[in-house]
Amino acid sequence: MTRTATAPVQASPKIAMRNVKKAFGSKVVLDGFDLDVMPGESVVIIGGSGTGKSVSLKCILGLLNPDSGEIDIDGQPILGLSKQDRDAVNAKIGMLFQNAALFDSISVWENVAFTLVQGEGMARSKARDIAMEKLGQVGLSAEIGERNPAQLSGGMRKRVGLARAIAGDPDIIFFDEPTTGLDPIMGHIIDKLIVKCVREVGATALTITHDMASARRIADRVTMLYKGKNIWTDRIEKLDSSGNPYVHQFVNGLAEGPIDLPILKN
Ligand SMILES: Nc1ncnc2c1ncn2[C@@H]1O[C@H](COP(=O)(O)OP(=O)(O)OP(=O)(O)O)[C@@H](O)[C@H]1O
Repeated sequence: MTRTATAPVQASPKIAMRNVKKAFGSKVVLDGFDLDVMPGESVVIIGGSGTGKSVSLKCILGLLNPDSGEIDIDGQPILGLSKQDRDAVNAKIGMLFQNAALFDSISVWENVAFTLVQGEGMARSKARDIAMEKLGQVGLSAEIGERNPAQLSGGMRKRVGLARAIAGDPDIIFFDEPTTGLDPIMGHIIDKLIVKCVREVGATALTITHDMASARRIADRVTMLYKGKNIWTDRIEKLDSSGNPYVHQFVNGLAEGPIDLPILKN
C-alpha cells in the first residue's frame, strides 16, 4: 500500500471485540476475549477443543449473548441491537459451516441462492444466475448446480458451502473448521479457494480451526485462545518463533507442555 508521509492511514477495525466474557452456569468459557480484525484481513482463531472458538463466533453472530464486553462491527456496537438491526448486520456476513450445512431436499444452485431468494427476496432467475456464477468461482460447473447435494463428495459439498458463503458478496466471512473431514489434498484445495474467494469478494475473514496447515495457508494473523483469553496474537509468520510455550505446544501437537488438558483429569 502507498501512503503519503503527511497522512498516515490508520484504518479502524472491521470487527472489534473488547473484554468479552461468557459463562454457562459456573463454566467460564470466554474470560476477556479481545480481538481486532482489520478490513480485508484474514484472522484465524486457534485453540484446543472446547476452548470457546465457536462461542466467540456465535457471540459476533448474535446467536449467543456475552455476559459482558463489547463487540463492534464497522465501529457500531452490535450487542443489544433490535432483531431488525441485528438482521441488517448479519446480512453483511457470509458463513461457511463446518459440515457445509446444505439442504439435501433442494438443488445445489438453490442452496447457493437460498439467502438471496429467501432473505433478500431476489427473483429466482436472477438468483440462479448469481448462484451459477459463484459455483464457477469455486470450480463447479452449471451441471453440478442442477444436482442434489446428497450426490456430492465432501470436498464438493464444501465448495458449494463456500459458493453460498460468498453469494451475497459479504463484507465479512466466517469459516468454521473449513477443512474438517477433508483429506489433506482436498483441504489444501479448499484453503486456496478460500483465499481466492475472500480476495475476489474483498471480504474480511475470520476462521476457527485446529488444522495448523490450514491456518498457515489462510491467515494473515493468528490468535490463540486458551482458558477464555487470547494468550498470543501475531502475524502468521511469527507462529514458529512465538516464544510462547503454550503456542509452541499447540502448534507442534506436543503431548508434553504447559497446556492444561481437562480430559486427562477425568
Ligand atoms: N449453548 C451452550 N450451553 C452450554 N455450554 C456450551 C454452549 N455452547 C458451548 N458450550 C460450552 O462451551 C465450551 C466451548 O465450546 P466451543 O464449541 O466454543 O469450543 P470450540 O473451541 O469451538 O471446540 P471444538 O474445537 O471442539 O469445536 C464447551 O465446554 C462447550 O460445552
